[in-house]
Amino acid sequence: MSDTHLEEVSTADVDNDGQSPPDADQGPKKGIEVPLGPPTVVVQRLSVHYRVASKERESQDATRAQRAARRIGWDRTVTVKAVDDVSFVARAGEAIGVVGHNGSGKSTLLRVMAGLETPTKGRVLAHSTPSFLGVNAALMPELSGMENVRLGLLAMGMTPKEVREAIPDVVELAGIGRSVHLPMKTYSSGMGARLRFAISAAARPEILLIDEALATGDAASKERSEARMAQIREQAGTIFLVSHAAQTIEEMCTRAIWLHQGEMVLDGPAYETARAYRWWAWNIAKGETAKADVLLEAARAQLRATVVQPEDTSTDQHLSRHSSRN
Ligand SMILES: Nc1ncnc2c1ncn2[C@@H]1O[C@H](COP(=O)(O)OP(=O)(O)OP(=O)(O)O)[C@@H](O)[C@H]1O
Repeated sequence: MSDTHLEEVSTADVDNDGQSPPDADQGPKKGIEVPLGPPTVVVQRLSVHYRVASKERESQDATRAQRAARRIGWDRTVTVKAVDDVSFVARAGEAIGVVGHNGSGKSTLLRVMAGLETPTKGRVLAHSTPSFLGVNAALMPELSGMENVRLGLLAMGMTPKEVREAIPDVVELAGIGRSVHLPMKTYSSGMGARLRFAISAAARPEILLIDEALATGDAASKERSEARMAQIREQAGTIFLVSHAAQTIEEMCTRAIWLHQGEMVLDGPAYETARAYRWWAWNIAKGETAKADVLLEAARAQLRATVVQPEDTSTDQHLSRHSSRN
């Protein structure tokens, strides 16, 4: 990315996914800096492609065979490249944000890293099993928040004694007050998300994957979540955080990866990457597609200039194959 672009980015500020106009410049921010430890996750040339039936009408140049197949009821299939040839190395002490427009592959990347999905190509090596906190984490809507906390902690392998000791901390981190005694089905999505984050963070996993849980919440709960994330990183953990809110990534992460239609277009310091993404998203929202294309290409060029292929690192002997397809 050129210097000119960086200057432009630092003077423009947009809310979340580029849906609001830029605010005034708030001056340069530094982002979070931490000493880095050894690799905890290595993602090598990872692709997840889905074959899906499409009801879309054939184009003019559909072959006769395609038209005939359609007449006898066979649907046309298309390939969706949810994640396409993505590689990176994550280290202890990093909090890595994953940004990108709807459908850019963020959740799919996390699901594969969690071992919930098998990649079409490539592999994920991890030092220990990542703990996945998704928006749809299986909590029981009929049970109260507190009952879900107990079940969730037990399900993560804690003993009943550990659960009892952890509960006050989880409840405080969730920051939902007395609502913790109400059924979860009565919670707002933000309350549910914060409870899930609190449960998952209580296990103090070495690798924590968080999907869209922290974008909501008031200033106090955001601060508590940030403090907990810092704690996990200090204990030599690695966090991945998917969020549409680029600002959340800037505030909570050390590094960010920008995915676009399954492709990794930028990987760098959280502040710069999230800013670059926000600037692109703002142009998309304004219909400035030519400008957005230039920004996307600039990001790709910067990635090409800085990328270190995971194959180049000789540091993964201590990692086990977590998810793979060669
Ligand atoms: N099981 C599936 N079968 C077919 N296509 C899928 C499946 N899961 C995801 N996709 C497609 O893969 C692409 C990436 O989806 P994914 O949910 O990873 O994106 P995302 O960046 O997390 O999106 P969002 O920000 O909207 O949550 C999308 O085009 C989506 O439609």
